[in-house]
Amino acid sequence: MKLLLIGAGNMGGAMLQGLHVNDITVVEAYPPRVLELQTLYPTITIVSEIPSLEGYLVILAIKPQSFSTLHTKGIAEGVISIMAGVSLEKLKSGIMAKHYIRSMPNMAALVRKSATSLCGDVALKDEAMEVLSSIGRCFWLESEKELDIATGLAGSAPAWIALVAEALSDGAVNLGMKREITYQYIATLFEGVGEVLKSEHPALLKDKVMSPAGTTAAGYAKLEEGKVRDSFIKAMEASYERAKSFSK
Ligand SMILES: NC(=O)C1=CN([C@@H]2O[C@H](COP(=O)(O)OP(=O)(O)OC[C@H]3O[C@@H](n4cnc5c(N)ncnc54)[C@H](O)[C@@H]3O)[C@@H](O)[C@H]2O)C=CC1
Ligand SMILES: O=C(O)[C@@H]1CCC=N1
Repeated sequence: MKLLLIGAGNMGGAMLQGLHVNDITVVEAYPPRVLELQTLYPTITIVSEIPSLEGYLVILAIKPQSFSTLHTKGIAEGVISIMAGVSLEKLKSGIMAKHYIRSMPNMAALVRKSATSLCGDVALKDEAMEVLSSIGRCFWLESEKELDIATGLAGSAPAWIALVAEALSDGAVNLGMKREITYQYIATLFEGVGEVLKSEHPALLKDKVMSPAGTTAAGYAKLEEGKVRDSFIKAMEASYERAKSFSK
């Protein structure tokens, strides 16, 4: 099916890394961004006005706050919205389509390794999963509540993990290591630990690393003192509440 990507900013643009192999038209309203996209993807049709939606599978990648001002014509074959928190009910009141899906990709789409959540009309499930598999791994969820939770877990978490990466670097730099080499370590570290976590339970990995009266235990105690686990639980709650507020 023909794809129509509406909004190719940070996330829509990242998704294009995988989506560009499809028959895809991009609608982008911000002229400087159009120029960037034309350089990156010279063969893709990029327009500034939204065409009739007839015959398209639309991927809606504008900000939730812009949704109320969106004007479209025609009935799309399907809509996949990646807008955080915008419910299926709200989506149906703002854009016409035969079927609707909510999705939550993440910035790892830049390297086609997004952990992408989907929920909505089962009639569109297979096609949506196939399209979004081009940007990484897809997870079908049974409810919008889970999608709103996954918004923190996968959509926002790249920023939180980037904070952890930067904080680890700051700690090493504080002790005298050169900044640049710390980021190379951290990228290798995250890649390696991510690979291990595919088959190892996080708690068991932690136990294997932490020696009695060792260096890891000394650092772990400080992380507990700083309420790192509690902070992540609260971050997830705040993200979930913010997502829900976008449909009020
Ligand atoms: N940034 C991220 O990591 C993630 C973002 N999302 C969701 O993706 C959506 C987009 O977020 P970002 O890409 O970060 O925002 P952004 O502001 O970078 O991109 C939005 C783009 O849409 C364009 N746009 C706005 N109205 C338009 C219209 N009527 N027609 C055509 N283009 C239009 C803007 O010019 C802009 O380039 C949001 O709803 C967000 O919740 C979801 C997962 C992760
Ligand atoms: O911060 C946001 O609202 C978007 C949704 C998930 C990641 N970025």
